[in-house]
Amino acid sequence: LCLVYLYGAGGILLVYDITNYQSFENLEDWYSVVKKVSEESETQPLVALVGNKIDLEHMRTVKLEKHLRLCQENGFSSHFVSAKTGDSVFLCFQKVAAEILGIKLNKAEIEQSQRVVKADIVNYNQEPMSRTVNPPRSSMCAVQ
Ligand SMILES: Nc1nc2c(ncn2[C@@H]2O[C@H](COP(=O)(O)OP(=O)(O)OP(=O)(O)O)[C@@H](O)[C@H]2O)c(=O)[nH]1
Repeated sequence: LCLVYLYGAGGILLVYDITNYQSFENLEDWYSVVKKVSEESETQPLVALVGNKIDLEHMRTVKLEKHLRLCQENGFSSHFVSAKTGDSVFLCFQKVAAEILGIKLNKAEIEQSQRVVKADIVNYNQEPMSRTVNPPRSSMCAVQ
């Protein structure tokens, strides 16, 4: 069934889990299937390497260098996403589509595709005053 999707595809995403080294190693098999199908096709697909689960960066087992080397050796475009939080997912598809079409995305387009990361609101006023010499002026924090 997978061959049906691969044949004639303009772009192929090789997705692995950055916290699971085996999923990265498995890409070799997946890519050999891609190459086999591409041999029979007139047009060559754009291949993108996508590291998923960047929300679990602290549990990363696939080093960034490994990812980048694979991209360099095979001419893949490089992406990191989190399917869980949605981080960079749209951006990844937008970049791949732009690459296929030969369009260069401008800064505004790239920024628009990036989600605003909001930090939790902490109410410091509930903390005992004696603990802080200078109580914080603001109880809100948002990273944009
Ligand atoms: N933290 C985190 N968990 C994720 C992310 N993407 C997927 N998961 C979790 O990883 C597990 C596997 O996700 P699936 O969507 O089943 O992935 P799959 O590759 O289809 O896995 P199989 O069905 O086993 O082939 C689930 O528990 C998801 O919730 C992510 O970006 N971050």
